[in-house]
Amino acid sequence: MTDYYSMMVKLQGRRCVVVGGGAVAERKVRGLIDGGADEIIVIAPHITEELKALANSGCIGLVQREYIEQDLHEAFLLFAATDSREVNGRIAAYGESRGALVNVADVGESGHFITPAVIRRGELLIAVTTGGASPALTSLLKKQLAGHYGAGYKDLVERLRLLREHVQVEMSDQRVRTILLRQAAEELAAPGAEYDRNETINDWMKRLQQAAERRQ
Ligand SMILES: C[C@@]1(CC(=O)O)c2cc3[nH]c(cc4nc(cc5[nH]c(cc(n2)[C@H]1CCC(=O)O)[C@@](C)(CC(=O)O)[C@@H]5CCC(=O)O)C(CC(=O)O)=C4CCC(=O)O)c(CCC(=O)O)c3CC(=O)O
Ligand SMILES: NC(=O)C1=CN([C@@H]2O[C@H](COP(=O)(O)OP(=O)(O)OC[C@H]3O[C@@H](n4cnc5c(N)ncnc54)[C@H](O)[C@@H]3O)[C@@H](O)[C@H]2O)C=CC1
Repeated sequence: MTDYYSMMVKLQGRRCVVVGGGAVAERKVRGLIDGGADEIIVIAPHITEELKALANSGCIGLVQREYIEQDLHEAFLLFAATDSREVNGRIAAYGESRGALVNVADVGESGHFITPAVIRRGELLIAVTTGGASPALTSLLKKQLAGHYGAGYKDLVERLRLLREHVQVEMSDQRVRTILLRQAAEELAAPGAEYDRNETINDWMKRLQQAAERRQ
């Protein structure tokens, strides 16, 4: 068992190299695109149709042959996702020697990082992992959570962002800001909660402020 640290990483302008072009590589590439990576190179002799389509539309670069070490230079993230344990091991060792962070598809814990299952609702991101114990459970829990945290969370999070930005400008007392923002999150995330789309952010802030004052 390995302990992992979780973090959110900006990948814009960082080279991400995926070696392998099968179903696993394809899933990693989709995750990279969703995560904002804009410099993705896939290297493999056999490539899925979806990866070909992504290359044709300019989303990724494709090198259709077996990888050579030069392909791994300058990689920030490196995915060893071929169907050969030996090849994946060599990719991981060489990538590490060049300073890349490596993900290994067939022996997860031999790499630097593993990929969680991810649900995105606008700026809300829910990540699930079992640390390699059971990817099947990870995938199952993701589906359950996706049902619970539906598409509506996108607008909800956006509205909370706008309120928070407004409150940070309008209210100087940090303690009051915290109380108000916690209350706002509770209000929107309550089961079955609906919000009045016509209420402006400023009116919302005032209403929460008055409610907080009444409670004091
Ligand atoms: C360690 C890790 C390394 C990494 O890939 O980063 C890893 C490793 C391995 N996966 C294997 C198998 C499966 N992987 C999946 C699915 C996913 N695997 C993902 C991540 C991870 N997989 C990392 C751990 C994350 C964690 O534990 O939480 C997900 C979450 C994200 C993603 O792929 O991006 C994605 C779901 C995405 C989604 O649902 O959205 C399924 C499910 C299915 O296909 O239905 C199966 C079959 C069922 C099973 O085995 O449980 C095997 C054995 C291969 C073999 O048998 O040969 C290995 C090798 C090993 O065990 O080391
Ligand atoms: N981490 C995960 O989530 C999972 C990992 N796996 C593991 O990942 C491996 C890959 O799975 P799939 O994508 O389904 O396999 P696949 O057989 O569909 O694809 C393998 C790919 O590796 C490429 N390849 C082989 N040798 C290469 C080389 N020297 N240079 C460049 N590319 C090379 C092939 O051309 C092909 O595109 C499996 O063998 C399995 O061990 C399997 C399921 C889930």
